[in-house]
Amino acid sequence: MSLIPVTILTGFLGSGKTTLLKRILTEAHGQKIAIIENEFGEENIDNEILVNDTQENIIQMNNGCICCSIREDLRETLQLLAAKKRKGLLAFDRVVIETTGLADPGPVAQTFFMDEEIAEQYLLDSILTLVDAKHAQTQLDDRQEARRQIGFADQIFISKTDLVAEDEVQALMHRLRHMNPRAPQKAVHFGEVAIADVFDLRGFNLNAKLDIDPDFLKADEPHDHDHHDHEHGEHCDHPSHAAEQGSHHHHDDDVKSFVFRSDKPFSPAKLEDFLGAVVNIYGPRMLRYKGVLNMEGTERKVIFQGVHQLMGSDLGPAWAEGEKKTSKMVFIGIDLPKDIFVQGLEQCLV
Ligand SMILES: Nc1nc2c(ncn2[C@@H]2O[C@H](COP(=O)(O)OP(=O)(O)OP(=O)(O)O)[C@@H](O)[C@H]2O)c(=O)[nH]1
Repeated sequence: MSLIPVTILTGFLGSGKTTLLKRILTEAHGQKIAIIENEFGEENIDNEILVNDTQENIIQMNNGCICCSIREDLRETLQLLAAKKRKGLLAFDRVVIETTGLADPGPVAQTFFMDEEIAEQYLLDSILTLVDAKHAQTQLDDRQEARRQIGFADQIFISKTDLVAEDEVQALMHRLRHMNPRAPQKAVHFGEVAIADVFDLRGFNLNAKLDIDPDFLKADEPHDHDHHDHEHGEHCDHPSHAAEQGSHHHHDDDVKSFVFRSDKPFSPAKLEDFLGAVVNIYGPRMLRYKGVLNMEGTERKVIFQGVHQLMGSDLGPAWAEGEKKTSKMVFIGIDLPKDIFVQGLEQCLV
């Protein structure tokens, strides 16, 4: 049986991974894609953003990060998918794994080499890395995960070039080329790419990856499956465990997330004022925020999201018959004062 190609889609928080994926899914290409989604924070907001009426299979893995705490779950999910395909229970041609914005793609890629059963069934086609032209320079300065994502890329897509001047794009491309001379770079506008630029790149080159990470094929301790459970308790406190209390990701202890939920509708004007004010103050520390909102004056869901000071919203699908109109918002940032956010948001409810 031929091997199932796998694409790892990575890129820092808010870099445009879901936008690109959505675009790929809506493009008529006649391929069936199984998607493994790993989000930071336990809310499935990306599911609301991704098209739901396609034939694609979307599997959410939100109780941890696939590059560490739930790597074993990733392995099991891949096994299960392959078994279902073999038995004719599920039809798909390829798998796309969308990592969280804070994931190190290295350990995810490792799964396809270290694990014999997985290696017998899957072929890692390539690692695609999205880079946010507006925020990448700071992200690369500040965050090790962002640098690793560039290092591991087989193909780099630069999003949001519409938000910056051409010379800034050029400077970014120059920097990325220094970090990873092998990966071709391409600007993408809201995920607009040709399927040929995304699939069957056969970009994954083990030797090149060993240059970046000489220990690539060693079962390094924190990522070792067997040690998982207690490693976890000692070193990390992932969103799944403590999203409500302000959790953090073990890659970077200062990155925390919290969730706000309410069944009452938001007043659009109040919410806009409040968010405008908080991004002014905390924007530089607000790495990523998104939500599905129940907004006064519309029967449709409002999908709201942002990165640092830049935020936007869209009308999503209508609330389904009988569906509880609960607003959910996730904030991921550095030392964000959860109480101020929660109290402020409560004040914006009708
Ligand atoms: N201006 C502009 N905005 C973009 C572009 N691509 C994506 N965006 C916006 O950037 C925001 C983040 O995009 P997503 O696709 O959700 O990013 P992501 O990488 O999936 O985010 P996380 O998984 O939450 O880290 C959304 O508001 C998108 O509409 C682009 O080319 N230009």
